[in-house]
Amino acid sequence: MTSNESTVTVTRPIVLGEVLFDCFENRQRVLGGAPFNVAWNLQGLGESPLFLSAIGDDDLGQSVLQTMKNWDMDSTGLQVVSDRPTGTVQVSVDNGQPSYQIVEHQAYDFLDQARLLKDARLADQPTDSMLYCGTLALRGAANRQSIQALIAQWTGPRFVDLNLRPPHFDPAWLPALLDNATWVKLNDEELAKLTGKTIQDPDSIVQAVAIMRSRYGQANYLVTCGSRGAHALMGDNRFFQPAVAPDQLMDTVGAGDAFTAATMAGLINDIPIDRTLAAASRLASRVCTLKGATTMDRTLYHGLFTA
Ligand SMILES: OC[C@H]1O[C@H](O)[C@H](O)[C@@H]1O
Repeated sequence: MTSNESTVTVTRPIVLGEVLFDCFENRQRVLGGAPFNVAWNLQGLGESPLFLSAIGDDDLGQSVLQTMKNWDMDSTGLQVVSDRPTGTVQVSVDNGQPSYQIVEHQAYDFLDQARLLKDARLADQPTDSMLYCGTLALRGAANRQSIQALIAQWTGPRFVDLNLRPPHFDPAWLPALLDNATWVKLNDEELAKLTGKTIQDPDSIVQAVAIMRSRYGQANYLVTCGSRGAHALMGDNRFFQPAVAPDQLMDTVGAGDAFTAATMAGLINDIPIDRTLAAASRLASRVCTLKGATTMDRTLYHGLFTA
Protein backbone atom coordinates (compact mmCIF):
# COMPACT_ATOMS: atom_id res chain seq x y z
CA MET A 1 0.00 0.00 0.00
CA THR A 2 1.28 3.49 -0.66
CA SER A 3 1.80 5.82 2.30
CA ASN A 4 -1.22 8.00 1.57
CA GLU A 5 -3.62 5.08 1.69
CA SER A 6 -2.29 2.97 4.54
CA THR A 7 -3.57 3.04 8.07
CA VAL A 8 -1.29 2.25 10.99
CA THR A 9 -0.47 -1.44 10.91
CA VAL A 10 -0.82 -2.79 14.41
CA THR A 11 -0.35 -6.43 13.56
CA ARG A 12 2.24 -8.40 11.73
CA PRO A 13 1.02 -11.24 9.52
CA ILE A 14 2.67 -14.59 10.11
CA VAL A 15 2.82 -16.84 7.08
CA LEU A 16 3.54 -20.54 7.44
CA GLY A 17 4.25 -23.07 4.70
CA GLU A 18 6.43 -23.97 1.78
CA VAL A 19 9.05 -21.99 -0.09
CA LEU A 20 10.32 -23.51 -3.32
CA PHE A 21 11.41 -22.81 -6.84
CA ASP A 22 8.89 -23.17 -9.63
CA CYS A 23 10.90 -24.70 -12.49
CA PHE A 24 9.42 -23.98 -15.91
CA GLU A 25 9.87 -25.97 -19.10
CA ASN A 26 12.17 -23.28 -20.53
CA ARG A 27 14.44 -23.93 -17.49
CA GLN A 28 13.52 -20.61 -15.90
CA ARG A 29 13.25 -20.86 -12.10
CA VAL A 30 11.01 -18.47 -10.18
CA LEU A 31 10.55 -18.35 -6.42
CA GLY A 32 7.19 -19.70 -5.37
CA GLY A 33 5.10 -21.94 -3.18
CA ALA A 34 1.69 -20.57 -2.25
CA PRO A 35 2.63 -19.38 1.28
CA PHE A 36 5.87 -17.83 0.06
CA ASN A 37 3.96 -16.04 -2.69
CA VAL A 38 1.54 -14.69 -0.10
CA ALA A 39 4.37 -13.48 2.13
CA TRP A 40 6.20 -11.94 -0.82
CA ASN A 41 3.11 -10.03 -1.94
CA LEU A 42 2.35 -8.88 1.61
CA GLN A 43 5.84 -7.41 1.73
CA GLY A 44 5.24 -5.74 -1.63
CA LEU A 45 2.03 -4.31 -0.21
CA GLY A 46 3.90 -2.64 2.65
CA GLU A 47 3.39 -5.25 5.38
CA SER A 48 6.24 -6.96 7.24
CA PRO A 49 5.29 -10.62 7.31
CA LEU A 50 7.16 -13.14 9.39
CA PHE A 51 7.60 -16.12 7.08
CA LEU A 52 7.99 -19.54 8.73
CA SER A 53 9.46 -22.25 6.52
CA ALA A 54 12.65 -24.18 5.76
CA ILE A 55 15.33 -24.29 3.09
CA GLY A 56 18.10 -26.82 2.45
CA ASP A 57 21.79 -26.21 3.02
CA ASP A 58 22.36 -25.72 -0.71
CA ASP A 59 22.67 -23.12 -3.46
CA LEU A 60 18.93 -22.83 -3.95
CA GLY A 61 18.52 -22.19 -0.23
CA GLN A 62 21.11 -19.43 -0.39
CA SER A 63 19.28 -17.96 -3.33
CA VAL A 64 16.02 -17.91 -1.31
CA LEU A 65 17.79 -16.09 1.53
CA GLN A 66 19.46 -13.57 -0.75
CA THR A 67 16.27 -12.84 -2.69
CA MET A 68 14.31 -12.33 0.53
CA LYS A 69 17.03 -9.96 1.70
CA ASN A 70 16.85 -8.01 -1.56
CA TRP A 71 13.10 -7.69 -1.03
CA ASP A 72 13.66 -6.51 2.58
CA MET A 73 11.90 -9.58 3.95
CA ASP A 74 12.57 -10.89 7.44
CA SER A 75 14.17 -14.33 7.06
CA THR A 76 14.57 -15.13 10.76
CA GLY A 77 11.75 -17.67 10.56
CA LEU A 78 13.55 -19.67 7.88
CA GLN A 79 15.01 -22.94 9.20
CA VAL A 80 17.87 -24.76 7.49
CA VAL A 81 17.40 -28.51 7.11
CA SER A 82 20.84 -29.84 6.24
CA ASP A 83 19.89 -33.26 4.88
CA ARG A 84 17.02 -32.17 2.61
CA PRO A 85 17.03 -30.05 -0.54
CA THR A 86 15.36 -26.68 -0.93
CA GLY A 87 11.96 -27.29 -2.49
CA THR A 88 11.33 -27.45 -6.21
CA VAL A 89 8.24 -27.92 -8.34
CA GLN A 90 8.11 -28.68 -12.07
CA VAL A 91 5.58 -26.41 -13.74
CA SER A 92 4.00 -27.03 -17.14
CA VAL A 93 1.84 -24.32 -18.62
CA ASP A 94 -0.87 -24.92 -21.19
CA ASN A 95 -2.79 -21.87 -22.44
CA GLY A 96 -1.71 -19.96 -19.35
CA GLN A 97 -2.98 -22.69 -17.00
CA PRO A 98 -0.31 -24.39 -14.90
CA SER A 99 -0.03 -27.95 -13.72
CA TYR A 100 2.43 -28.85 -11.00
CA GLN A 101 4.63 -31.81 -10.27
CA ILE A 102 5.48 -31.30 -6.65
CA VAL A 103 8.62 -33.03 -5.42
CA GLU A 104 8.38 -34.79 -2.04
CA HIS A 105 10.60 -34.79 1.06
CA GLN A 106 11.82 -31.24 0.64
CA ALA A 107 13.34 -29.05 3.36
CA TYR A 108 9.99 -27.36 4.03
CA ASP A 109 8.51 -30.77 4.91
CA PHE A 110 10.83 -31.05 7.92
CA LEU A 111 10.14 -28.08 10.17
CA ASP A 112 11.54 -28.33 13.67
CA GLN A 113 8.57 -27.99 16.01
CA ALA A 114 10.35 -26.30 18.93
CA ARG A 115 11.93 -23.77 16.59
CA LEU A 116 8.63 -23.17 14.79
CA LEU A 117 6.78 -22.42 18.02
CA LYS A 118 9.63 -20.24 19.25
CA ASP A 119 9.86 -18.28 16.00
CA ALA A 120 6.15 -17.65 16.00
CA ARG A 121 6.91 -15.92 19.31
CA LEU A 122 3.47 -16.81 20.50
CA ALA A 123 3.71 -14.86 23.73
CA ASP A 124 5.00 -11.71 22.02
CA GLN A 125 2.46 -11.43 19.24
CA PRO A 126 -0.34 -8.94 19.59
CA THR A 127 -3.44 -11.05 20.08
CA ASP A 128 -4.84 -9.88 16.75
CA SER A 129 -1.90 -10.99 14.56
CA MET A 130 -3.15 -12.96 11.59
CA LEU A 131 -1.68 -16.42 10.99
CA TYR A 132 -1.80 -17.76 7.42
CA CYS A 133 -1.43 -21.51 6.80
CA GLY A 134 -1.30 -23.28 3.48
CA THR A 135 -1.94 -27.01 3.16
CA LEU A 136 1.02 -28.48 1.24
CA ALA A 137 3.37 -28.38 4.24
CA LEU A 138 0.88 -30.57 6.12
CA ARG A 139 1.66 -33.61 3.97
CA GLY A 140 4.33 -35.00 6.32
CA ALA A 141 3.11 -36.42 9.66
CA ALA A 142 5.73 -34.60 11.75
CA ASN A 143 5.03 -31.24 10.12
CA ARG A 144 1.33 -31.81 10.55
CA GLN A 145 1.79 -32.33 14.26
CA SER A 146 3.95 -29.19 14.55
CA ILE A 147 1.51 -27.03 12.62
CA GLN A 148 -1.43 -28.37 14.60
CA ALA A 149 0.45 -27.53 17.81
CA LEU A 150 0.93 -23.96 16.59
CA ILE A 151 -2.70 -23.66 15.57
CA ALA A 152 -3.88 -25.06 18.90
CA GLN A 153 -2.03 -22.26 20.71
CA TRP A 154 -3.01 -19.49 18.34
CA THR A 155 -5.52 -17.01 19.76
CA GLY A 156 -5.52 -14.45 16.92
CA PRO A 157 -7.30 -14.61 13.56
CA ARG A 158 -6.33 -17.42 11.22
CA PHE A 159 -6.44 -17.50 7.43
CA VAL A 160 -6.45 -20.99 5.92
CA ASP A 161 -5.57 -21.39 2.26
CA LEU A 162 -6.78 -24.71 0.91
CA ASN A 163 -4.45 -25.59 -1.95
CA LEU A 164 -5.54 -29.04 -2.98
CA ARG A 165 -2.55 -30.35 -4.88
CA PRO A 166 -3.27 -34.05 -5.41
CA PRO A 167 -1.90 -36.38 -4.10
CA HIS A 168 -0.52 -34.05 -1.42
CA PHE A 169 -3.80 -33.43 0.38
CA ASP A 170 -6.11 -35.40 2.63
CA PRO A 171 -9.55 -34.09 3.74
CA ALA A 172 -8.89 -35.82 7.09
CA TRP A 173 -6.67 -32.82 7.95
CA LEU A 174 -9.54 -30.38 7.63
CA PRO A 175 -11.26 -30.56 11.04
CA ALA A 176 -8.10 -29.57 12.94
CA LEU A 177 -7.16 -26.98 10.36
CA LEU A 178 -10.53 -25.30 9.92
CA ASP A 179 -11.83 -25.43 13.48
CA ASN A 180 -11.97 -21.80 14.65
CA ALA A 181 -10.46 -20.49 11.41
CA THR A 182 -11.43 -16.89 10.67
CA TRP A 183 -11.05 -17.08 6.89
CA VAL A 184 -10.90 -19.99 4.49
CA LYS A 185 -9.81 -19.42 0.91
CA LEU A 186 -10.23 -21.89 -1.92
CA ASN A 187 -11.15 -21.86 -5.57
CA ASP A 188 -14.37 -23.06 -7.17
CA GLU A 189 -12.86 -26.39 -8.25
CA GLU A 190 -11.59 -27.07 -4.75
CA LEU A 191 -14.98 -26.15 -3.28
CA ALA A 192 -16.67 -28.55 -5.71
CA LYS A 193 -14.25 -31.34 -4.85
CA LEU A 194 -14.67 -30.94 -1.10
CA THR A 195 -18.47 -30.68 -1.09
CA GLY A 196 -19.51 -32.77 -4.11
CA LYS A 197 -21.54 -29.77 -5.39
CA THR A 198 -21.43 -28.49 -8.95
CA ILE A 199 -20.36 -24.87 -8.71
CA GLN A 200 -21.94 -22.82 -11.46
CA ASP A 201 -23.59 -19.75 -9.95
CA PRO A 202 -23.66 -17.72 -6.72
CA ASP A 203 -26.42 -19.91 -5.23
CA SER A 204 -24.35 -23.04 -5.62
CA ILE A 205 -21.41 -21.27 -3.95
CA VAL A 206 -23.60 -20.25 -1.02
CA GLN A 207 -24.90 -23.83 -0.71
CA ALA A 208 -21.44 -25.37 -0.91
CA VAL A 209 -20.07 -22.96 1.69
CA ALA A 210 -23.03 -23.87 3.93
CA ILE A 211 -21.91 -27.51 3.65
CA MET A 212 -18.34 -26.54 4.60
CA ARG A 213 -19.62 -24.52 7.56
CA SER A 214 -21.85 -27.33 8.77
CA ARG A 215 -18.82 -29.62 8.83
CA TYR A 216 -16.04 -27.35 9.99
CA GLY A 217 -17.46 -24.23 11.65
CA GLN A 218 -18.57 -20.75 10.75
CA ALA A 219 -15.53 -19.20 9.07
CA ASN A 220 -15.70 -16.46 6.45
CA TYR A 221 -15.02 -17.84 2.98
CA LEU A 222 -13.19 -16.45 0.00
CA VAL A 223 -14.00 -18.38 -3.17
CA THR A 224 -12.05 -17.47 -6.30
CA CYS A 225 -13.46 -18.50 -9.68
CA GLY A 226 -10.69 -17.45 -12.08
CA SER A 227 -11.98 -15.24 -14.89
CA ARG A 228 -15.50 -15.50 -13.38
CA GLY A 229 -14.52 -13.38 -10.39
CA ALA A 230 -14.45 -14.02 -6.67
CA HIS A 231 -16.94 -14.19 -3.82
CA ALA A 232 -16.44 -13.31 -0.16
CA LEU A 233 -18.95 -14.84 2.23
CA MET A 234 -18.87 -13.04 5.56
CA GLY A 235 -21.55 -14.31 7.93
CA ASP A 236 -24.78 -14.12 5.93
CA ASN A 237 -23.42 -11.50 3.53
CA ARG A 238 -21.91 -12.25 0.14
CA PHE A 239 -19.74 -9.83 -1.81
CA PHE A 240 -18.89 -10.37 -5.47
CA GLN A 241 -15.85 -9.03 -7.27
CA PRO A 242 -15.56 -9.41 -11.07
CA ALA A 243 -12.15 -10.52 -12.34
CA VAL A 244 -9.84 -7.98 -13.99
CA ALA A 245 -8.56 -9.30 -17.33
CA PRO A 246 -4.75 -9.24 -17.50
CA ASP A 247 -3.15 -6.96 -20.11
CA GLN A 248 -1.29 -9.93 -21.50
CA LEU A 249 -1.70 -13.37 -19.98
CA MET A 250 1.57 -15.17 -19.30
CA ASP A 251 0.37 -17.77 -16.78
CA THR A 252 -1.92 -17.89 -13.77
CA VAL A 253 0.76 -19.24 -11.41
CA GLY A 254 0.38 -17.42 -8.08
CA ALA A 255 -2.67 -15.36 -9.09
CA GLY A 256 -4.73 -16.87 -6.26
CA ASP A 257 -1.90 -16.21 -3.81
CA ALA A 258 -1.75 -12.56 -4.89
CA PHE A 259 -5.50 -12.35 -4.35
CA THR A 260 -5.04 -13.80 -0.86
CA ALA A 261 -2.23 -11.41 0.05
CA ALA A 262 -4.13 -8.28 -0.98
CA THR A 263 -7.21 -9.54 0.86
CA MET A 264 -5.16 -10.12 4.00
CA ALA A 265 -3.62 -6.66 3.70
CA GLY A 266 -7.09 -5.12 3.38
CA LEU A 267 -8.37 -7.04 6.41
CA ILE A 268 -5.35 -6.16 8.52
CA ASN A 269 -5.75 -2.49 7.66
CA ASP A 270 -9.53 -2.43 8.11
CA ILE A 271 -10.16 -1.47 4.50
CA PRO A 272 -13.79 -2.05 3.45
CA ILE A 273 -14.28 -5.44 1.87
CA ASP A 274 -15.44 -4.16 -1.54
CA ARG A 275 -12.30 -2.02 -1.94
CA THR A 276 -10.18 -4.88 -0.65
CA LEU A 277 -11.59 -7.35 -3.15
CA ALA A 278 -11.17 -4.88 -6.00
CA ALA A 279 -7.49 -4.43 -5.06
CA ALA A 280 -7.06 -8.20 -4.77
CA SER A 281 -8.49 -8.69 -8.25
CA ARG A 282 -6.14 -6.09 -9.70
CA LEU A 283 -3.09 -7.66 -8.11
CA ALA A 284 -4.11 -11.16 -9.23
CA SER A 285 -4.53 -9.86 -12.77
CA ARG A 286 -1.10 -8.22 -12.75
CA VAL A 287 0.52 -11.44 -11.50
CA CYS A 288 -0.97 -13.21 -14.52
CA THR A 289 1.28 -11.08 -16.73
CA LEU A 290 4.41 -12.55 -15.05
CA LYS A 291 6.21 -15.79 -15.65
CA GLY A 292 5.62 -17.44 -12.29
CA ALA A 293 4.31 -15.87 -9.12
CA THR A 294 6.90 -13.38 -7.92
CA THR A 295 8.76 -10.37 -9.25
CA MET A 296 11.06 -7.67 -7.90
CA ASP A 297 9.10 -5.09 -9.90
CA ARG A 298 7.51 -2.86 -7.27
CA THR A 299 5.22 -1.14 -9.78
CA LEU A 300 3.08 -4.27 -9.54
CA TYR A 301 1.81 -2.92 -6.22
CA HIS A 302 1.16 0.68 -7.25
CA GLY A 303 -2.29 2.17 -6.85
CA LEU A 304 -4.01 -1.10 -6.03
CA PHE A 305 -6.26 0.22 -3.30
CA THR A 306 -6.89 3.64 -4.81
CA ALA A 307 -7.79 2.89 -8.43
O1 LIG B 1 -0.20 -21.25 -5.94
C1 LIG B 1 0.88 -21.29 -6.81
C2 LIG B 1 1.98 -22.09 -6.21
O2 LIG B 1 1.53 -23.37 -5.98
C3 LIG B 1 2.36 -24.35 -6.53
O3 LIG B 1 2.65 -25.25 -5.53
C4 LIG B 1 3.53 -23.60 -7.13
O4 LIG B 1 4.70 -23.85 -6.48
C5 LIG B 1 3.15 -22.16 -7.14
O5 LIG B 1 4.14 -21.25 -6.78
